[in-house]
Amino acid sequence: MKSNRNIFTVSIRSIAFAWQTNRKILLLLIFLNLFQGSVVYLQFTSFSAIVDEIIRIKQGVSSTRELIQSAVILGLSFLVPTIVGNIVSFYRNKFRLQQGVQLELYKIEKQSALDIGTIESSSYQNLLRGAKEWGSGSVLNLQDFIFTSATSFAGIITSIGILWALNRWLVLFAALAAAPVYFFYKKYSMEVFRIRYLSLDDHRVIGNRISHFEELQKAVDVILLKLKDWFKEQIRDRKVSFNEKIIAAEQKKSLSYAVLSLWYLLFLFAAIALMTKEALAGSIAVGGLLLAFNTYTRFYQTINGYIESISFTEEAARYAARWFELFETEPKIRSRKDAVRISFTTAPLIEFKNVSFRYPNEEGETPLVLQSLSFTIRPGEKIAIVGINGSGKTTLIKLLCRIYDPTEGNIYINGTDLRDIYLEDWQSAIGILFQDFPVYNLTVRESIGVGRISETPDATQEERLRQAAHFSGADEFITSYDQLIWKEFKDGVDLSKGQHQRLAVARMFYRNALVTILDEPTASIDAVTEEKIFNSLEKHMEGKTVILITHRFSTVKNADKILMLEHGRIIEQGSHKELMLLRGQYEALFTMQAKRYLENED
Ligand SMILES: Nc1ncnc2c1ncn2[C@@H]1O[C@H](COP(=O)(O)OP(=O)(O)OP(=O)(O)O)[C@@H](O)[C@H]1O
Repeated sequence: MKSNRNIFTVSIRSIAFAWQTNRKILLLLIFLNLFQGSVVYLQFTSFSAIVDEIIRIKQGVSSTRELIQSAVILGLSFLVPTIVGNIVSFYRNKFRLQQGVQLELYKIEKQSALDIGTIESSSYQNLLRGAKEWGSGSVLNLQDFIFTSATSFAGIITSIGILWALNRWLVLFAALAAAPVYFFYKKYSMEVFRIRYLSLDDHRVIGNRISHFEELQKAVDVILLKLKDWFKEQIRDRKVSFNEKIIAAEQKKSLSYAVLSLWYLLFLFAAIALMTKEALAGSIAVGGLLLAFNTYTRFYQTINGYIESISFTEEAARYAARWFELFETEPKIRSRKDAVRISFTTAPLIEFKNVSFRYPNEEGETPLVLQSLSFTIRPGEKIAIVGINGSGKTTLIKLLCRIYDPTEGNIYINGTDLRDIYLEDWQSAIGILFQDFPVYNLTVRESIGVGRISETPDATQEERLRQAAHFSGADEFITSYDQLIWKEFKDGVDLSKGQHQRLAVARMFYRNALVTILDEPTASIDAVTEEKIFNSLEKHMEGKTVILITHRFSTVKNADKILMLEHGRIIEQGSHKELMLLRGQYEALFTMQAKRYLENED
C-alpha cells in the first residue's frame, strides 16, 4: 500500500493540474483565499477601536469623527469578505466543473492506452475501483483543502502579529492548546483511509453483486434462480462489516475531541487570567482586552482549522494519489521507440516459431497455456483453429493481435518480429471479432460503421455498409439504418443474441481487414445464416487472410489449413482431407459430430 506516497508531491501534481486547466482562476482563488484569511482581523481591530473611542468620548478626550471612521471600517470589514466569499464560491464551483471534465477525459485517454494484461491485473482493478469510488472529487477536494490552508495560513500570520503585539505569552498559550489537534486528526484520517483501502476488494464484490440486480441479463437469472436473498446477504455482510469499522473509528474520533476540548479550556483560562491581570494593572485598555480575547479565540480556531485542513489535505492526497497512480500506469505492451513502421497493403505472411505463453499474474507464475507452437499462415489463407474448451485457441489469437507478448518464441509478420512492428500499424491491418463481442448501443449504421471509424465518409460508404449487412444476414432484420439499438431509450429497440452477432459479423465484413480473425462468430447464429456467412467469407474475402475459431467442424471443411489444439499444443495440422486421412483426433471428432447430425436426421 503506497499510503505514504509523498503528500507534497500529490498536492503539487494537483495544483499543476489546476494550473494546466485554468491558471487565471487558480491565481485568483489563491489570492482571494489569502485575503479572506486576514480580513477578519480587521473586524476585531475596528470593533475594539470603536469601544475605546466610546470610552474616550465619554471621558471627553475624543470626537465622534474617529468613531464614525472606525464604524465605516467595521462595516467594510464585514461587507467586503461577504462579497469576496461569493466570488470565491462562484469561481471555485466553476473551476471544479472545468477540472472534473478534464480529469475524466485525461483518465479515458490514459486508460485507452493500456494493454489488456494491465487492465486485467487485480492491482489495476483496485486502483480503478479506488479512483471510481472516491471520484475525481478526491483531486478537487485536495485543492479545496489547499485553498482552505491558504486562508488559514494568512489568518495565523495576521493573528500572531496582533497577539505578539499584545502579549507574547498569548501566542505560546494558543500554540500549545492547538498542538495535539494535528496528531489526533492524522491518526484518525490514517485509520479511515486504511479501512477504506483494505475493503476495496469487498467493494468490488459488492459492486459485482449489485450489478446482478441492475443489468437486464443478470437480473433475469436472479429472478428465475431465486438468487435475491443469497446476493443480498453477501452485500449486507460486507457493507455491515465495513460500516462497523468506520463507526468504531468515528467513536475514537469523538472521544479524542472530548479530551482536546478539555486541553483547550485549560489554556483558554490561562490566557483569560493573563489578560484580566493586564487589564486590571491598566497596561491594556478595554478595547485592547476585547481585541486580545477575540484574536486569541480566533487564533485557536484558525490554527485548529489549519491543522484540520492539513490533516484533511493528507487524507485527500491519499485518495487523489490513486488518480495520479492511475495516470502513471504505463502499458506493458506498446511500440518500441525504434519500432518499424509498416503500411500493410496486402495480407502478410504470419509465422509462429516455438511460441509458448503463460498469462501474467502478480501473485506468482501461472502454467503455460500455449507450448512451443510453430506454424505458418500464408497471405490470403483461410485458417481454422479447433480444439476442446481451454485448449488455448483464443489465447493464440490474442498473441497474434499483440494483446499479449509470447513468454517464449517469436511471431513474425512478413519476417519482422511482431514486437518490433509499430503497434498501431499492425492493429490497423487486423480485424477481430471475439466470442464475447461487445454490443454497441448505437444506431444500426454506427454499429456496423465503428468497424472502420477512422474512415472519411465517401459516396460508397453507405453501399459498403449495406453490403456488409447483407453478407452477415443482418439485412434480414434491419428495418432502418437509423434505428437505435438501445431499448432503454425512446424509440430504441433490442435485438436477439443471434441478431447482435450478425451485426458484429457485419462490422467485420465492413472493416474488410487484411487479416480477419473470428472467434466463434456464428455460435448464436442459425444454420442457414451461418452457411451464408461462410460462403460470403470465401467469396468476398479473396486475397485476405481469415482465421476462424470454431467448435462446429462442418464449417472448417473448406479451410486451407486446420490447426487442432490440445492443452496448448498443436497436435494436428493440415487440410480437412489430410487430417481425415491421418485418422487422429480431428477425424474422430469430425466423425462424431457428423454421426450425431445424421442420427438426428433419422
Ligand atoms: N485472462 C486470463 N488469465 C489467466 N488465464 C487465462 C486467461 N484467459 C484464459 N486463461 C486460461 O488459458 C487457458 C486457455 O484459454 P483460452 O480462452 O485460450 O481457451 P479456448 O481454447 O479459447 O477455450 P474455449 O473453447 O472455451 O473458448 C485456459 O486454461 C484458461 O483458464
